[in-house]
Amino acid sequence: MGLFDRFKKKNQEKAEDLASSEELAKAEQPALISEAEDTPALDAKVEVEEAEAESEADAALDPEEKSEDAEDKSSEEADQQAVYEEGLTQSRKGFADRFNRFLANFRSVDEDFFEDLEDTLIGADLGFDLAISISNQVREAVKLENVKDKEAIKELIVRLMVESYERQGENEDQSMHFAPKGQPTVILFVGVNGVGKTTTVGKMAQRYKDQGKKIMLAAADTFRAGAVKQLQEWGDRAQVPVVAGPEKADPSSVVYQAVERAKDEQVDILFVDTAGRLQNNVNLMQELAKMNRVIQKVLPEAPQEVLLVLDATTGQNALQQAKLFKDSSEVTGLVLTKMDGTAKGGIVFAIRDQLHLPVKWIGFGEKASDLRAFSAEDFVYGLFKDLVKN
Ligand SMILES: Nc1nc2c(ncn2[C@@H]2O[C@H](COP(=O)(O)OP(=O)(O)OP(=O)(O)O)[C@@H](O)[C@H]2O)c(=O)[nH]1
Repeated sequence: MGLFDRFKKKNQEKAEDLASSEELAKAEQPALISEAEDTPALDAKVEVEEAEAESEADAALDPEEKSEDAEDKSSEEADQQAVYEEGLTQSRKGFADRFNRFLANFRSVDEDFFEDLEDTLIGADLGFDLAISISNQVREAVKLENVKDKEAIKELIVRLMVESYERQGENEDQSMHFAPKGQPTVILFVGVNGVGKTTTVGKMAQRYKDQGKKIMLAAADTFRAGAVKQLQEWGDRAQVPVVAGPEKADPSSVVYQAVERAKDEQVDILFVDTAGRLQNNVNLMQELAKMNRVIQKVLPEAPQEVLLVLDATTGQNALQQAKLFKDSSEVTGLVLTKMDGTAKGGIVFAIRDQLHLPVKWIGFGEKASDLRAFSAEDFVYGLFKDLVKN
């Protein structure tokens, strides 16, 4: 089943769950009011209670079906979905407002319609190329499928966006890569200043520490005075060591020390926070290349990941930064931060369309638990759940 069909199915299931819990609440309410009398409403409540008791008894009789593992997994999934839904609130509203405004003017599918559609998609941060491509596909589909009413048009546009996302990432590897057991994995974080590198290093350190890994951090952002201190605070919080040099030290020398130490102390993962001056700064790219050489002197197979951190609130500008970094360093994946602070979730589609790099992580806030592995399903659901009717 494709991503869009899975989204539709989930949307439908959620709507049914909501309807049945509303029905249950309705059945309970009149019963409470007329508790003293032996009314049909009370009977309804008793029936519901009996049904609940029965299903509880069933569950107790069938322990295999309700194993603890399955419960843990489903509560983890529910938690993850809730974080996505909450973190995408602004983007979801932004998309819905934009689409509703666009469709409010809808009379017929004519040239004005396509112009408005393109503006709407560009406004949602899908980027020019993808907006035109979706608009052309809508043109074809409208002809072929004879789509006329507003709801069907809305659904068609969402379907085309989701399908284009899926198509672009056919061979994409979203998983994290690690060194063979017994050797440290090195993960380098790159990106311009202020995008959230240090914060992401801190969050990820906490996450892998909680999974029982031995973690070390390297403060190679020696450019900004506060960056080392900020990383040390995350290190203290997660109780993991931070390797730092003196102020304005050569970042590569800090990295060298850290890699040697990580190897000696049999660390599982070394996270390296780097400085992010302007993207057109040739020195920055040279510095990243130097760091790579220094790491490979000690660990020839490292770094296993070079994660480019992008700030979702900067929209198309993030895309331009990503192109520059991609051209001059071996980026293996993206971290999209501050997704909670944008009303234009379309940047994820633009990145997929233009870069062919996997988004591996997504940040929904400043707390350690706000960083999540990227899930296309949870993302699509969080973004479009209110837009497509069942
Ligand atoms: N709302 C929100 N804020 C975030 C997120 N990630 C990071 N931030 C905030 O963004 C600001 C910049 O984050 P940093 O981690 O310092 O950015 P940096 O890339 O290391 O910056 P430099 O050290 O200057 O290169 C901080 O105030 C963070 O708390 C996120 O997912 N959501």
